[in-house]
Amino acid sequence: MRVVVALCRNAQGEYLLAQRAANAHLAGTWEFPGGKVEVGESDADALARELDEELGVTCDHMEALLTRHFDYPDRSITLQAYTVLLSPDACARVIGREGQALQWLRPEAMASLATPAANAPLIAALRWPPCWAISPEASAAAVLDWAATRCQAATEVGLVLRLPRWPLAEYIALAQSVAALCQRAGVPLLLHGDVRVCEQVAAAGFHASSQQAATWQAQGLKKRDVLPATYALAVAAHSADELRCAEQVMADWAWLSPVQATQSHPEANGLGWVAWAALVQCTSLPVYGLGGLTPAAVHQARAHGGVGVAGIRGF
Ligand SMILES: Nc1nc2c([nH]c(=O)n2[C@@H]2O[C@H](COP(=O)(O)OP(=O)(O)OP(=O)(O)O)[C@@H](O)[C@H]2O)c(=O)[nH]1
Repeated sequence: MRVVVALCRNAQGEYLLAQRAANAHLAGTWEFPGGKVEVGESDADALARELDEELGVTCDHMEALLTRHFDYPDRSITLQAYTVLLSPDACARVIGREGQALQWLRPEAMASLATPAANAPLIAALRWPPCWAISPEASAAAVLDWAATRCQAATEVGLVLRLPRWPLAEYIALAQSVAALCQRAGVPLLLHGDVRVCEQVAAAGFHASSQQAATWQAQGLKKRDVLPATYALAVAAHSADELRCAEQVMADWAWLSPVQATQSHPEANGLGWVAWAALVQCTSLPVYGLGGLTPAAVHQARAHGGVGVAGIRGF
């Protein structure tokens, strides 16, 4: 079943959510407006029809965001999300024409609502940048320069401070400086390495290795047991088992690699986008592609069920 949904944005950066009817599939959850594409309909026709039926608005401009296949116990859907910018006039005219409750919400506030499981990657794509730049292994001055350059760039990017060979105290000192730069620029920063760094540095989240996640899973630990409450958890995965592990520790998303062979791991063959997309289907988590990619691959990742891409070189 093909389903199109509109991520309707207002001038305040909030998105429109509607509550599903009490007798519907996923009753009571807060969904994006939209519905099934009928036979013979294009996505644009279906979305225009649904927006008119459900909200009483027309949509002038829609942009494909991402496609994700998702298996519910009783049905499989291919969810195609479009971003739709609504004018202040259109926002004022929006009404729940089917009696559904509506609310405008920023993406970061959506975590506290019951939402359809298939929507997690969509919400992640609204909340987090499409590209994550992972730090090169370099001197402190060079890493600071790397961070400052990316904080000044106009592109939407998040930073991952990955310096596996650095002693803890030195990593913390540098991370504090990078976090200050990121905070001023509104750029999210993920820490890496020893999870104790999260107690000392104000960052957006933590990037865990697949081994760290496996250790937590074996100990029955979840994200809430290992990270401060405000931290996001991103877990590296290379297989369906590791994706399951990321889900069990309650990661916010997974990095799935390698999409292509890379300079840093020349021994590992790339999965290629088709095999990568098949693995993405094994999980309900949002997934970023990693390995031999550049920021230009965001569209490919999003066409294959991903949220975006990450990498060292080229980001
Ligand atoms: N509209 C909508 N449907 C979603 C979202 N996320 C999600 O998993 N779905 C699922 O996609 C499927 C199609 O949605 P729908 O029931 O709204 O479609 P529709 O309006 O054409 O249905 P109807 O005419 O049978 O009421 C449902 O199984 C629904 O649970 C979402 O954000 N918005």
